[in-house]
Amino acid sequence: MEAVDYLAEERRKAEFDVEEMKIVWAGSRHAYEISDRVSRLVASDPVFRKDNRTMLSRKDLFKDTLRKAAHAWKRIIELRLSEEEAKTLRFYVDQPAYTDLHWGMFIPAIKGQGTEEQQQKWLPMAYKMQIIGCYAQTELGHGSNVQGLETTAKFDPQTDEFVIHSPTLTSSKWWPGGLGKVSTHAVVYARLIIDGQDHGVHGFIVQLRSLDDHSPLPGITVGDVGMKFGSGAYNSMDNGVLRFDHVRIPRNQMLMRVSQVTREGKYMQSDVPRQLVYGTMVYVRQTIVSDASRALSRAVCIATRYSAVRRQFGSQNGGPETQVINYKTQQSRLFPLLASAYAFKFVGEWLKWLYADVTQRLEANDFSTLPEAHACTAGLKSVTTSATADAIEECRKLCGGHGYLSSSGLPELFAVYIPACTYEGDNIVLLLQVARFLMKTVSQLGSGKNPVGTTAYMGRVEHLTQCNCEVQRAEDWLKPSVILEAFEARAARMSVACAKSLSKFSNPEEGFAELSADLVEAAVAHCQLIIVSKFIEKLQQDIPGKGVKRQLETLCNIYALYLLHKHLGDFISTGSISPKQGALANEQLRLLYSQVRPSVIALVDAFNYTDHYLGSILGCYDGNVYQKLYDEAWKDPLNETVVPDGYHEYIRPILKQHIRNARL
Ligand SMILES: CC/C=C\C/C=C\C/C=C\C/C=C\C/C=C\C/C=C\CC/C=C/C(=O)SCCNC(=O)CCNC(=O)[C@H](O)C(C)(C)COP(=O)(O)OP(=O)(O)OC[C@H]1O[C@@H](n2cnc3c(N)ncnc32)[C@H](O)[C@@H]1OP(=O)(O)O
Ligand SMILES: Cc1cc2nc3c(=O)[nH]c(=O)nc-3n(C[C@H](O)[C@H](O)[C@H](O)COP(=O)(O)OP(=O)(O)OC[C@H]3O[C@@H](n4cnc5c(N)ncnc54)[C@H](O)[C@@H]3O)c2cc1C
Repeated sequence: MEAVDYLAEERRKAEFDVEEMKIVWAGSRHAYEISDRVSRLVASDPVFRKDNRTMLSRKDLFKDTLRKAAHAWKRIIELRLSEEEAKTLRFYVDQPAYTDLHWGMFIPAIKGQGTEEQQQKWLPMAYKMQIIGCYAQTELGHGSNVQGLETTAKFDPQTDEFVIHSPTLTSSKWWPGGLGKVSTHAVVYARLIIDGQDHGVHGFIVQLRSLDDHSPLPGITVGDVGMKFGSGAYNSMDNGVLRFDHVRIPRNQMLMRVSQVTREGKYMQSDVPRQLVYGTMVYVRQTIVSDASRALSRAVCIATRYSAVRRQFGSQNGGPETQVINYKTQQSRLFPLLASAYAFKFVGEWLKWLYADVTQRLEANDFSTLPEAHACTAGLKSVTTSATADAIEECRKLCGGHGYLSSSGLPELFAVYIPACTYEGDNIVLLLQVARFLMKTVSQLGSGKNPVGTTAYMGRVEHLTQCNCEVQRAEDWLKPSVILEAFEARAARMSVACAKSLSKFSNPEEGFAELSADLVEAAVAHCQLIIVSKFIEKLQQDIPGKGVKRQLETLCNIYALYLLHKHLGDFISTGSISPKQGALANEQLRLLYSQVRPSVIALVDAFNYTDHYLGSILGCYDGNVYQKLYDEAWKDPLNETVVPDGYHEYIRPILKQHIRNARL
């Protein structure tokens, strides 16, 4: 059989309606239609070509990015694309650019932290891209510790201005995307100083470059921070460095929704909580969870299709060898990642809803759900990005040697994705925020304040710390109530154990620091419970299409039991399940792998990714891997000449040295 036929045969085996699954994956029929149309539009446009990206020099890559961003903007206007269509276009263009920060952080920062008046002044210019902005928070010396930022904004009552200044080397802004070469403006985070008094970190709109000739304005030193990990990848972004030398801005350019400075230099705070200064990060963390499902599904699609095409060993009587996807080890590494892609998709959808809900409440001055929104966005951002980064590397290994080729698409996907574990909050720092939230929740149990939302299960802490898992046979692990209780018991017991250990310290902060590794594990358990429970909730909805719900149930069980197997130590040491029940879960997991096996190619087809978007020879739809790999090799610049440059200088003299030696 030709390699090209393997995937067609696989598609015939699917046990569900793949067209209906595409709609579930997209979120709705409307979203599916947009995604399908826009992905084809991008794939057929020569300007969006990206197959040569990893070969470009930094300068050429950056110019290519500018060209793509300008072309994308032109198409958005010409085709009158809606916001949803424009975001979809950005997703399929698949090249990080300054526009991500303009639309994704600069505009949201003004919307979330600016007054009505400030929004009316700045947003129309930003929406038309008459100004281009970035989010300048992090400095050379401080990223995680936002309260440690050193840039100052001193109020000058004589001129009614703020003077923005970088007092030290470590106060240089460092990292902001879009800052290095493009942004004309930035939301700059700086310490507000009035009459010598420090009022902490606030956001200010600062113009950086001339709107006439793009040169930096007086007092501003700005540039790019330099090459980053990998070829292509995030190097399309101009992450920047910025210093201020007493730069003056009008008083009304401080973002004043949370606190205000009057003409007289009086500092005033609204009823709005101070934490809203961090609101843009909450927004972006929420979007990063959905991005995780995209990156993960892309890697999984490549590894799954290739695993069905690739054959090694097991030929009988001259017949074909075994498809590597049929090895149980390959399945136990790959299928949980497929299940995780679906799990992250659904938790991402839920988080979007949660964020919309908290935004609506904030507008009505109801701040009660802000701490939970912060904990959920921080925790889920952390857990999904860490899992996705690991999974992309696992997918590379699942593709054997060919996975290491740039043309597999996996090295660049890994390089572009891994900073997600760091930006928008280092993943460990964010889990510690979740842990603080959990410890607060535990400390309030019994105070009459019932935990709600994602911590509602803590309200049943007495039951959860004593209950015995009811599993007796492997198939008992298929009951959603059993899975849920095991995850709840594990999370509750880990949090309660941390709280008990903390209570032994006379200084709680010292205790928190000492126990931080355990606290991070408790936070992970809580976040995994959220993901599992949102998957189970999704299955309670009406899901049309032959076999679609059944496949999703299988994936949900795989995801939960894979986590249980991976973290067996937690489940057993907390007494949430017994070792025997752990073994039964593993037995059930093996059966689930066999059950999902016939449908896996259709399950990755349901992502509806074009070959252009996948950017991988190993993952191409037709599975014609070998021919394409062979053809691709000859396109490498090294193969432009048969004899390489440098032969005469460096190879020939070595080869000929025996002649010289013989003459000696
Ligand atoms: C039309 C469209 C056209 C085209 C489309 C084109 C483009 C595409 C559009 C969109 C793309 C969308 C999105 C993509 C955008 C960007 C993504 C891509 C790249 C990423 C770029 C990266 C940017 C960055 O990295 S920005 C910098 C991020 N920095 C951090 O995350 C720093 C992390 N540190 C912190 O967050 C904090 O300092 C801290 C760790 C939380 C500690 O803070 P602090 O010391 O002040 O706090 P305490 O621990 O003492 O806590 C005090 C108190 O506050 C609570 N708290 C903390 N944080 C928050 C919060 N965020 N919200 C609410 N509450 C918070 C905390 O719990 C404590 O509460 P209690 O007192 O009650 O305990
Ligand atoms: C590609 C990329 C794009 C970025 N874009 C932007 C941008 O547009 N705008 C912007 O303002 N910033 C941006 N950043 C900066 C980013 O937000 C920070 O790098 C990030 O928040 C991490 O902070 P840090 O670099 O200070 O890490 P550090 O805090 O120095 O982390 C170093 C190590 O210390 C550990 N650590 C730190 N604090 C604690 C603690 N309290 N307890 C335990 N461990 C701890 C961390 O886990 C980590 O292992 C970007 C960064 C990258 C890599």
